[in-house]
Amino acid sequence: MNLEPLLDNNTLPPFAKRLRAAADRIWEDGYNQPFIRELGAGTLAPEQFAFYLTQDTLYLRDYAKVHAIAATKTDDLEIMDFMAQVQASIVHGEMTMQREFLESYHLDPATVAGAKQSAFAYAYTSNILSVAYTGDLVDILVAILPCAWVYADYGRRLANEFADELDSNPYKPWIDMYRTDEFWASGRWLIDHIEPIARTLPESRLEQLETLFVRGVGYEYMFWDSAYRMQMQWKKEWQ
Ligand SMILES: Cc1ncc(C[n+]2csc(CCO)c2C)c(N)n1
Repeated sequence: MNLEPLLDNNTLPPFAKRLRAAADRIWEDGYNQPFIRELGAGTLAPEQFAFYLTQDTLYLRDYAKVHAIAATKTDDLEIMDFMAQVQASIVHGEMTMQREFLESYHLDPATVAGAKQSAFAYAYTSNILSVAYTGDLVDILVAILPCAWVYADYGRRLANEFADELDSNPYKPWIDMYRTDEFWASGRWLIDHIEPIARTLPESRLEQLETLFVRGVGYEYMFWDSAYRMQMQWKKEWQ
């Protein structure tokens, strides 16, 4: 995979800038929400983090499937290679980090794999799977961009903001994983491959893609928000 030099938000290409600007309110609220603040400070309760990780293990399985479907929507070997590599990195990287955390909470992998998805997590993965099955390659690239970009952005910001306390933070492995250049580069790769396609599309399609992106950033927000409240159903009293 050819990874472009890393660029900051000021040097984003035009369509990515538009996407980022459209999601700005949710994006910044997302960074300032209690789950993320307490994760950075190391004060988040283990039960809340375990709830999140259980949901995230299920999420990653669907997320890997979306990449498998994406590979069927192109004849470009570079794109097929990227999709295969992300699948491998999910299974060998992120899921391993999660399993280690879950084992430290004495949760066994089979129980986690058989857990129910929360309403919020299910809505998110249903959306990306339906985009994968019914959309074009560019729809999939935009639908998965919030996952890569939001995590890389928050990971880096948390690592900087809480640098002094990081060594004693029990969630350091999580922050260390998402702060890396590799994660940032995978978001950047998506951005760079969305841009030339976006240039060929009419405004009506760009609006659809913008909606898809903002929706994804909102789902990322609610994934953490619902984990903070350990909420399985849309309304807590329905649990
Ligand atoms: C709900 C949720 N959203 C995003 C990620 C982060 N993530 C998942 S796969 C991947 C690789 C990107 O190509 C990244 C960054 C997560 N773990 N959970």
